[in-house]
Amino acid sequence: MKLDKIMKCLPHFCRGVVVKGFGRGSKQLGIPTANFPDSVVENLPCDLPTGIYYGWAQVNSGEVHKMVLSVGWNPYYKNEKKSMETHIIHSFNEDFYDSVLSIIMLGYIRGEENFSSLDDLISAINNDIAKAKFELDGEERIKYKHHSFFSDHETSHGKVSAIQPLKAHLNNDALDTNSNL
Ligand SMILES: Cc1cc2nc3c(=O)[nH]c(=O)nc-3n(C[C@H](O)[C@H](O)[C@H](O)COP(=O)(O)O)c2cc1C
Ligand SMILES: Nc1ncnc2c1ncn2[C@@H]1O[C@H](COP(=O)(O)OP(=O)(O)O)[C@@H](O)[C@H]1O
Ligand SMILES: [Mg+2]
Repeated sequence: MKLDKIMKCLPHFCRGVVVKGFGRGSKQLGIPTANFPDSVVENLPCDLPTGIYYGWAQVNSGEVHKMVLSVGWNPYYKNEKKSMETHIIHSFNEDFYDSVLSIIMLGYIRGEENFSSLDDLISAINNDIAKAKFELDGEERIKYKHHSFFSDHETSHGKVSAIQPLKAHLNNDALDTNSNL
């Protein structure tokens, strides 16, 4: 079953430099997404289904914010390359391309869909944001906001899942990693 498969892969910790995408997020949707490079996409657990996830995100060593993440081919735009794009639920004063984005994926919301209009896509994303905000207030999810992954960018302890460009790792210390779905 799909949800069982997802539960085995979460939480997933990853880190990478923010790269340019197609420039649609802000301009067409009004919802910017910080795109990860291919190296991070390729380091996703191979059987993690595409879809919309939620969790926590941090730019460089800044504050940790709630986030929603789209993983896949964006069927509405028919992308040819799989992407991983994070919308951080926070207003930033400026863009942060080339910064290091660290995320912890904690839960799954839905699969990627095609939509008959841009407005329908935007409404779906806004529902995802509302769902993420709610779920991340749960006691078990809040713990991850304070995870050492966000304060310890240089050293890895635990199972290393990706090393691009900094170390991304799974750290099971002190947290029940299977308690989220
Ligand atoms: C929470 C969230 C949900 C999304 N859901 C879908 C979806 O169901 N179908 C889809 O085609 N794209 C979806 N997208 C991806 C948008 O189409 C994408 O963010 C947009 O194309 C921006 O791409 P860009 O970063 O290359 O500019 C979603 C994005 C986010 C942040
Ligand atoms: N709340 C936010 N979440 C994600 N990215 C943001 C946010 N605020 C500003 N940005 C900036 O907007 C960029 C993403 O905008 P987007 O239109 O999706 O462009 P691109 O197609 O290049 O990814 C990010 O790389 C980041 O620099
Ligand atoms: Mg983007």
